[in-house]
Amino acid sequence: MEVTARAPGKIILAGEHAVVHGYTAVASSIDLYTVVSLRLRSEDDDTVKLKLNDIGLDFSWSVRRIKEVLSHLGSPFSSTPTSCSLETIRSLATLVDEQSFPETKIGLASGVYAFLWLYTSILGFKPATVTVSSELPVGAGLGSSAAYCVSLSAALLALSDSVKLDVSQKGWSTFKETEAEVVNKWAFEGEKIIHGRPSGVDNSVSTFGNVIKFKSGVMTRVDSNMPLKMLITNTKVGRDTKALVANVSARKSRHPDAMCSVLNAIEAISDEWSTIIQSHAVDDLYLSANEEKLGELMEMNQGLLLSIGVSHASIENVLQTSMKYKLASKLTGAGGGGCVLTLLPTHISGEVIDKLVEELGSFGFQCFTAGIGGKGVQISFDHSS
Ligand SMILES: Nc1ncnc2c1ncn2[C@@H]1O[C@H](COP(=O)(O)OP(=O)(O)O)[C@@H](O)[C@H]1O
Ligand SMILES: C[C@@](O)(CCOP(=O)(O)O)CC(=O)O
Ligand SMILES: [Mg+2]
Repeated sequence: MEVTARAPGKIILAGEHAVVHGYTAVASSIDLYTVVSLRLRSEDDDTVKLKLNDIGLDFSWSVRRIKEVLSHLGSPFSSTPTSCSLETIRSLATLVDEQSFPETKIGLASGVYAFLWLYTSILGFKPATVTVSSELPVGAGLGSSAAYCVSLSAALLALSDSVKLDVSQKGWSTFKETEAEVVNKWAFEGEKIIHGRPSGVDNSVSTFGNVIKFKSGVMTRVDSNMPLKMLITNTKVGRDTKALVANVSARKSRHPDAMCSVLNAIEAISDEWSTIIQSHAVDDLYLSANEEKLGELMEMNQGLLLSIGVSHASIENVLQTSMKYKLASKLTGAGGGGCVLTLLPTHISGEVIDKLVEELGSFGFQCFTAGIGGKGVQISFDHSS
């Protein structure tokens, strides 16, 4: 039997980085997905194959070798969500090194460690083929790491003994709340391997979908009543969430009081965001007043992100360009490059958007829009294979 899981990426509307330190963020799922298909192989086959289509890497391990490398660590590991120890990561790195991981792609290795940890913990040592492909740019602030961990966890759990699902269902189906919570917890463990110190906002919004508020590990659903449209500009400047999060923490230890004030200000912005999008627009005037407020909040949030050291010349370029069209923007995700959001108010003309997209494109940036606030992780069973 084959199972396919798909998990959405996200945009952080307000509060990235602050959320790592226990302050509120507001995030929404977007309709771009990472898709994982998992097929169990026959027991006498003895191989685990991982195909990472987006980064062009394929791996193949014998189950015997995986057992050999991990057995001294007490594997099979606990099938309830557990953190991967540093010692285990070192052993997983041995398994990855044996596959001659290309030096130029070494930054992507932690994603393979996360796969091995989730696979060996959730599925034990069953031979399998796992294929990953994504509509999300990898490492650009749209939560590809979380969508990867959520879709992997969902597919693995769907074929494990720890979650009981109705496999007769046709088409995409969602998990029950308690099952989704298990998926989310495992995905968080995977995110820890990739990010170092994730807040949990990305895996939560990818698991549960829609718009959420997140603070100190606690998620609250936000009932958004505003039609939100964002232009997403990928600067294509590569960056690494783990390094940016670590830099912010270092700045916080150097300037605790100043950073605390900045992070508090970001939290106030997140709180205002969630109040505004929950309010019902009584007429067009009210809606445009709210859109103006959101634009101002984005400008303030961006200024504060600059002050904590996570902006970048490419991001500033997008801000200045959109400002020429009187449109507000902010980076989304970890910053340092990656993607920028520009709020597109409901009254804006298609011509203005086209001009902006053309100008941004002339710098080599890539612009697109995505549906905001759709469903979280889903699975689908294929009985023919
Ligand atoms: N489709 C994918 N295939 C392989 N690895 C992936 C994929 N998506 C995410 N990853 C892993 O996630 C990492 C990127 O995560 P991160 O730096 O947090 O950026 P973001 O989550 O904003 O895209 C990659 O280095 C890789 O390890
Ligand atoms: C910077 C941060 O707030 C968001 C990171 O998102 P992304 O990996 O850049 O998509 C980190 C986190 O919340 O774990
Ligand atoms: Mg990430």
